Amino acid sequence: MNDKVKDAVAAVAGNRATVRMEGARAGIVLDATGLTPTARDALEAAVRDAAALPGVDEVRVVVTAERVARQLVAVASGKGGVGKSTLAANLAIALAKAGRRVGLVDADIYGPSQPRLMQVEGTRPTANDKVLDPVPTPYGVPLLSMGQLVDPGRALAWRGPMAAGALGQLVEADWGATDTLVLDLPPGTGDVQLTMVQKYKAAGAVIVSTPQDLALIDATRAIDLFDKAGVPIIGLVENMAGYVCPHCGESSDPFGNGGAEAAAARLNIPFLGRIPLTIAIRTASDAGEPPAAGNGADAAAFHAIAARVDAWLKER
Ligand SMILES: Nc1ncnc2c1ncn2[C@@H]1O[C@H](COP(=O)(O)OP(=O)(O)OP(=O)(O)O)[C@@H](O)[C@H]1O
Repeated sequence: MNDKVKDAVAAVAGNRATVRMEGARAGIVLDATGLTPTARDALEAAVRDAAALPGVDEVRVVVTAERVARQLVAVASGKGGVGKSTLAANLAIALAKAGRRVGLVDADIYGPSQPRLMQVEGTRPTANDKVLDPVPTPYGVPLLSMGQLVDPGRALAWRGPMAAGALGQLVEADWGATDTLVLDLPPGTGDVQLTMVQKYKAAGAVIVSTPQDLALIDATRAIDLFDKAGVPIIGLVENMAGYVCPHCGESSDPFGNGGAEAAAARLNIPFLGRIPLTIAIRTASDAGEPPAAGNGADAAAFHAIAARVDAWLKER
């Protein structure tokens, strides 16, 4: 009897279940770590059914779950248009390829672009007891975006507490087994960013900047914001660094060269790497095919940055 019940339960729950028989009573401990509430309920029901073999009078199931230790990585920039969302999407995908269970939160209330970047434009998340279910994407990184909650153009009108409340729903959604949450913050260093950073205690922040001086001054302000909130800076990424000609492959530096790396050294923060300015990155992004998901020439730059972020997170 003992073995029959064990086999039947193992057939539906694998090594998540431990069975103990006491006479005709089956006591089952079920490890639901990382499952969504729906999956957990379904598994519990399946285990009950499986154990209820002839000769078993009673089935008791105790469901346990370890808390998933989740690290939140904020991606920020001092001003808009520097490629923060592009970096966040590709970083999330590259971290997932490196073996992490990654989710992506698009908190950019001014221009939520992740649904397009991650090829899930027009999707809406479902909710369970008011807790949102992240939307799967073709890249193995589930997503929740402000753009999925409000109509295009409306997001801009959200300010202060209203935005903070809505953003909270995204971070506190049912992220299940996700161990790494990449947070694409709104550009700049205003109230909304400060609230997010303080409330959700990111493990660290990645700052994105272009090589221009002005962008770097803005980036310095973003670094200050995290410093004041006690969030460590993982490092600085230089985006649009050098233009790579699609015809001859030659690289030129319309905005100068090495500015971000020098600034990182001056500010005493790690330099995580540079992403070139290429037409391929823009067209792939617009088409919802982030370069990091493929093996093209630009993928390597994103993977190198992700490897540094991954190493930094592991050391914490
Ligand atoms: N390295 C790059 N090479 C070419 N185009 C890029 C690169 N990085 C970003 N872009 C393009 O620049 C534009 C702005 O990028 P993105 O939306 O990622 O910036 P952002 O900083 O998130 O802007 P926002 O302030 O709107 O949130 C997009 O069209 C994107 O495809």
